Amino acid sequence: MTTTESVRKIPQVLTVAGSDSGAGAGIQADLKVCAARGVYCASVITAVTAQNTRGVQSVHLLPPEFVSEQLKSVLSDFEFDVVKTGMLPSTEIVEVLLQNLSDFPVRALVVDPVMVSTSGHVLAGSSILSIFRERLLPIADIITPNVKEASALLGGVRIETVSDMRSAAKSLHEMGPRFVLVKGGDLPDSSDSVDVYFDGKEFHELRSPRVATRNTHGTGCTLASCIAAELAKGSSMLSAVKVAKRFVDNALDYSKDIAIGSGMQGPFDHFFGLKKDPQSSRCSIFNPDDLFLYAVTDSRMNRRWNRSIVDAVKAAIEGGATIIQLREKEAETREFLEEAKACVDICRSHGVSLLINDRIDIALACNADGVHVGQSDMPVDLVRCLLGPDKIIGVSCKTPEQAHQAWKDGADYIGSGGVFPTNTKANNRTIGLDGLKEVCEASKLPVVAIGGIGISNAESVMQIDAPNLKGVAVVSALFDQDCVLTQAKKLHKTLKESKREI
Ligand SMILES: Nc1ncnc2c1ncn2[C@@H]1O[C@H](COP(=O)(O)OP(=O)(O)O)[C@@H](O)[C@H]1O
Ligand SMILES: Cc1ncc(COP(=O)(O)O)c(N)n1
Ligand SMILES: [Mg+2]
Repeated sequence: MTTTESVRKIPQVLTVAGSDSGAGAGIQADLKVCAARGVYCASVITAVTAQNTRGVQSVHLLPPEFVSEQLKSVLSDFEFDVVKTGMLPSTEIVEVLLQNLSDFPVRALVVDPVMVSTSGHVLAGSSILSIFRERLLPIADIITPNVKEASALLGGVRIETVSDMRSAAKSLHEMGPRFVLVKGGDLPDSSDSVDVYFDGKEFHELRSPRVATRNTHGTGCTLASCIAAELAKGSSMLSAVKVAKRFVDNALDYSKDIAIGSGMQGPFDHFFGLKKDPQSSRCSIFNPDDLFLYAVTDSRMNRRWNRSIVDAVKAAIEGGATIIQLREKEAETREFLEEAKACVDICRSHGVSLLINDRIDIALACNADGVHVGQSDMPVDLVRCLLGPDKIIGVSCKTPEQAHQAWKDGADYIGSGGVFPTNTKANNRTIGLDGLKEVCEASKLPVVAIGGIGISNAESVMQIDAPNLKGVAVVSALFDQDCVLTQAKKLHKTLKESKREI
């Protein structure tokens, strides 16, 4: 990293927990939750479980010395905002955790006192109760026991109602944690899933209708990690807990009908992505060679030649267009969306990417492959945030400075021009072949040339001798023509020949 680049502090959580081979709970859930909530998460493993959707078959504890090695390694290096604990299966492991936390103090500690899995398997026996009560709970910012764990920590009191949960939260608060959340996911006979939050003065009941599903494995780990993630981002405790409860609830609801594993405790989907049609998402990353013959639509031209945008796109692809951009400056949103959806289907069936000019909302709504934006449209770093890492982003650039910025902001390619004068775009400064060459030389991204390019001059563009110039983008050369298919074929042939000559 150069000294002139500014650095960004990323919120960071450390989870100290057990591995779940089925990946629904434990360390694996913690990593997924933090990633889903935009927080970096490191992991110290205390135990490895052989576990699936039927239950826990076996548990292997790591030697306390080795848990300590892991803790030292990451605590001495990272600057964690929050440490979250899950399965701490022996007194010795709790000892080494306490020692390391005193050597490397952290801002906040979230303790999920995991003892029994949802399937009823003991993950930490009663031997850990006294060290939990006497030394871990007093330094915790929040503890998140379920009803069974709250009962065990309180010496076996019965917790069967929300009122019992309130009394338990109060008694647990007296053991020293700043906040207590008694979780009611396993409370028998309740149509709502109620958690009781106590801050030492006031109670809050967090309620949500119980989601009818078998996929509840890992709800406890997810809730605690999400609290940790929100705290790391700077939330207050109550707001972190409310966000976490809503996250669990939404994830359970989204995943209620997914089938993973054959047992009674299925995992759920922290990324809200598993149910998406696998065919509808792009499986390969952007290929710069797709810029070779880049067709940009224009509705006025289609109207003039009396054809639909869908027919125009189809003909362009059949003639050899390697990527399509829908550029609609006048269309109503609803109409544009319908056209875009139809074009997505055609492009996908031909394996050609479809980009939308300027309209991020339309690109998201029709699940296009990406967008192309100009210098006065939405800033590219924001577009990347909105579209995520998989979508293609192109940016129009006239200068080396703009090309550098596009690369820094996370674009995939730049479009540079107008190379020649054009009537398609009003008030567009022409940069000429020299300007294009200058931008290509400065650009770390692949470039497609645009502006006034057609069969007669495409060759001169491709011969400017810039390895990152991957192709030409055309509007009227394809669409302001009697036959789009014929023109596309001719242009494709010209480009191929000029490429061979270089
Ligand atoms: N079926 C469900 N519907 C909605 N929320 C649930 C359901 N089961 C658990 N929860 C919520 O998930 C979180 C974890 O609770 P719980 O299952 O009691 O903890 P644990 O997984 O540690 O046993 C709580 O916020 C609880 O209210
Ligand atoms: C390694 C490990 N840690 C924690 C849990 C608790 O799971 P749940 O959140 O479903 O109670 C688990 N089943 N396995
Ligand atoms: Mg549970």
